[in-house]
Amino acid sequence: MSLLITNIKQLIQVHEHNTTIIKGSDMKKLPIIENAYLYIENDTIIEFGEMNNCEGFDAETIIDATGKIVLPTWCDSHTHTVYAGDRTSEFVDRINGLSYAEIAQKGGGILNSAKTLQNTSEDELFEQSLQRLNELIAMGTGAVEIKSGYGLTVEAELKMLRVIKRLKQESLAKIIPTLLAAHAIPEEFKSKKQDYINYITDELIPKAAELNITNFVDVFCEEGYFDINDTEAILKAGQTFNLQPKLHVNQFNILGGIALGVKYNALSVDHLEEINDNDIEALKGSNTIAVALPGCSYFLSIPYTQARKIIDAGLPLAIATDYNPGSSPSGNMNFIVSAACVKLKLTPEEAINAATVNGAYAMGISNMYGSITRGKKANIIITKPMNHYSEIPYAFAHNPIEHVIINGQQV
Ligand SMILES: N=CN[C@@H](CCC(=O)O)C(=O)O
Ligand SMILES: [Zn+2]
Repeated sequence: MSLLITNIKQLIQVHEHNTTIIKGSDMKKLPIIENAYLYIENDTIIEFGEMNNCEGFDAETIIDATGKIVLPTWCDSHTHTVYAGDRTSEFVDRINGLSYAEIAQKGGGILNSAKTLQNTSEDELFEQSLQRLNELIAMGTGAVEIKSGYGLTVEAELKMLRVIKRLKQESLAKIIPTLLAAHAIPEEFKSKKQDYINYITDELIPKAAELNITNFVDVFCEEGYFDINDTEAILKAGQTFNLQPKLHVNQFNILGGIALGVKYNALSVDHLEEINDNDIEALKGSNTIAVALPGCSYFLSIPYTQARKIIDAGLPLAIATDYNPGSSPSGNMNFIVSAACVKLKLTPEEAINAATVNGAYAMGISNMYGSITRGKKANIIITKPMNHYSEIPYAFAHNPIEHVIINGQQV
């Protein structure tokens, strides 16, 4: 199977040498070839260059991309795409004045989603999730992290992980599963939180590790959820099964979760709507990437991550959707790239770097995904006709995509 894309107006995020992370001021650079071609065999990028050098390819399929932009598919490194039902009634409650915290205190929020998920069959959960996954792929995402975390019991968490595994088997997209071991404290454990921590460390983590489908462990380190000691106990338990942290930290309060994540070699620390100088210092010199989730800030009307502070300190940044029923019910990375420009004050180049190479880094897959590089996976977006790639974030809430190609196949 071979595919040649010709007359590409701008081929963007092109790297001769494999690039696996882009930091600080380098995020302002986005390598481009104007009037380019791209040649793919099976699931792999084989060659690219200027159109006047496009010779000697005997491709089975040719796509003429005159007037169009070609770029790597989005790498969405933080989602909760597997969930059951929705939380539209809480959405209306918030419009009418209740806060996210007040809704959670009344037994809504994550506990509400957990109850629905526990009462949903595995097949039904799979069908609902597959539909969401297919929608986000059609919007240009080719690699996506999916967390468990709406189970809150061993049985329901394993059900979520099996559904993620099935999605992984049945979808063309690259799926990275994460065990979100500690997302909320169930009602029956409210007055005995330590028992729940023990349940997570002694039962959930070992049983989840037995399934052998995830390399990552996540904790919602936040007031009213899991404090810094709880988080450390869970990370230690994860470490014994080689689970690397990817953490929910600093969404509403600064508890020191970023420094703790760095201490445990977290791949990413995500949310960061609240961030101080100590957090920035903790990230410097580490292998941990900050992930901003502007869809959550938009939907909950909470502060946006101070992305400039992070990038201007020389650090790398990724952006992701946080697709979930409570705080960000959208898996549209095009909107996230736009929100990163408008609200986080990223340039289009920085936003695209954050959503491609750095998103892939935040899933541990940037050696094979996130850029147009020979030998990398052929995961490609072809846009509708446009004059410049900046139109992708500029025309917010508009669908810029004409074709999505994953593993060399048009979806
Ligand atoms: N903050 C924790 N977890 C999710 C939201 C969970 C929910 O409200 O269902 C998040 O990343 O925003
Ligand atoms: Zn999340």
